[in-house]
Amino acid sequence: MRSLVAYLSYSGNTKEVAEIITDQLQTDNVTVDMHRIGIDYPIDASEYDQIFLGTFTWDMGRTPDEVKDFVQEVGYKPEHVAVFGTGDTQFGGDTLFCRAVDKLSAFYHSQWPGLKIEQSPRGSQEHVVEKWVEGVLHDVKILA
Ligand SMILES: Cc1cc2nc3c(=O)[nH]c(=O)nc-3n(C[C@H](O)[C@H](O)[C@H](O)COP(=O)(O)O)c2cc1C
Repeated sequence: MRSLVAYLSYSGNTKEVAEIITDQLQTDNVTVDMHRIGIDYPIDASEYDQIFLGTFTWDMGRTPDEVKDFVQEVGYKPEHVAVFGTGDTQFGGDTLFCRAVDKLSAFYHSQWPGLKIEQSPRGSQEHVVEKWVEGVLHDVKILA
């Protein structure tokens, strides 16, 4: 199985989640490519069995432009997209918290609940990321 972990991160929180996801996939013998949105060369989504897409949320619940560009670059809606992200409840409370995750999950008709992490996952939230990845992998293996 080959997975892509594509993410956008300015201050490092979403990158940390992407790294935890990548480590976990590798532990499970999944071949993983990491893709820094807006930095790395465009990818061919059809080469992947599973795509993990990560973003932060900003500007009153908005999805960053770089992520929108990535979505356009991919050019179609791959079947197995799981969305993760970081946010901060201080910016608008629960309503706006990680809204970009909800929007992308809906756009891709994702079969998994989006993973939402409050700022940095390091410390108390690492196990939440790991459990989420386990759930996604379990389903992907059944579907494969
Ligand atoms: C100007 C600004 C607006 C933000 N707006 C939101 C928001 O609407 N919802 C949210 O959940 N987080 C919001 N955040 C918090 C970021 O999403 C959060 O800090 C995130 O972890 C940053 O990700 P990064 O470290 O990967 O860049 C905002 C942060 C900034 C600086």
